[in-house]
Amino acid sequence: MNALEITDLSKEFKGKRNQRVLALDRLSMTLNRGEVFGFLGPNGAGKSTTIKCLMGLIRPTGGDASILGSKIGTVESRRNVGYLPENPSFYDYLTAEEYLMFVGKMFELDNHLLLQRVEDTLKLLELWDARKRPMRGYSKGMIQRVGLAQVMVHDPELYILDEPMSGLDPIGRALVKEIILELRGRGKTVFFSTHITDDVEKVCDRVGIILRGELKSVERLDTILKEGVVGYHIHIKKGGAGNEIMLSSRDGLPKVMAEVASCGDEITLIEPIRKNLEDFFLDIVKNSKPDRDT
Ligand SMILES: Nc1ncnc2c1ncn2[C@@H]1O[C@H](COP(=O)(O)OP(=O)(O)OP(=O)(O)O)[C@@H](O)[C@H]1O
Repeated sequence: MNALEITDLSKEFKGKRNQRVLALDRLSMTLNRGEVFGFLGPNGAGKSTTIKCLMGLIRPTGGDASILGSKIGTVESRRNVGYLPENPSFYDYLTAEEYLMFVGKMFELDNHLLLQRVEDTLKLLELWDARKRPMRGYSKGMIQRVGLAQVMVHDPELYILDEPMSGLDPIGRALVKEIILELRGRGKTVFFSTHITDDVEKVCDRVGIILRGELKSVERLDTILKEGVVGYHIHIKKGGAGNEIMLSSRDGLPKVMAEVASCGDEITLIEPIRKNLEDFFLDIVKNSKPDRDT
């Protein structure tokens, strides 16, 4: 059973003056269990709309999807999912500890297990010292970490995170990436949206690129990076001196190596020159003509 199965999912909104906005256009994809999937797209691309449809917060106008085998919109489909909304807001008169207890009870955790999970989660998210303070006094970064804590407290199989790194400082971002990797290490599945390529490059197995409601590409990250090799820097020892040549294509390497060898010189290092995920993403954006405002 896949973690997610999405088939032709579409969502049309009625915008200003009854203008129709096709926020999602027949999106289809599957998410394997145990993988970390980065859902990458610029502002207004349709990431939150997709996630809200999956979580049953809005109804798709076309297509369908299932989560861990259960149809979206059902209680069953949400039971084993941790969901972080894009801009989480909480009952701010509660403390983080009280709030996590409340969430755990909603997921019907037994009391003993719940107390342990709340403690572990607060410590993991570095909220332990603040656990008795009402959340209204928390910083933005702390609120975002409470958001992640409430996602994790019932230890679900699947994590659906809408921009989990947004609003965090570099330390907070590093912590979230560490947590995502730790979840993957425990065989969990993570689907998270972002518009920052670097976030994806650090933690994802696969990346999907969404643009103006259309899924433009789904690819393994290692394939993108491997196929992104556009040339090489070749370091050569010539007599006593060092020399460097740049080869700006992937193809000519054997020929250059043979030529260097025939001159009796020695290759000391070959460094691939590669496009990174950001270049790949920008190429897709450039090659896709805008057909409507977002
Ligand atoms: N309730 C709504 N009514 C009308 N249009 C909407 C509504 N919600 C979203 N849209 C439109 O749908 C499109 C996709 O929006 P969505 O919020 O899914 O994008 P996003 O990729 O999550 O962007 P961001 O990174 O800015 O959050 C945008 O054009 C947006 O203006």
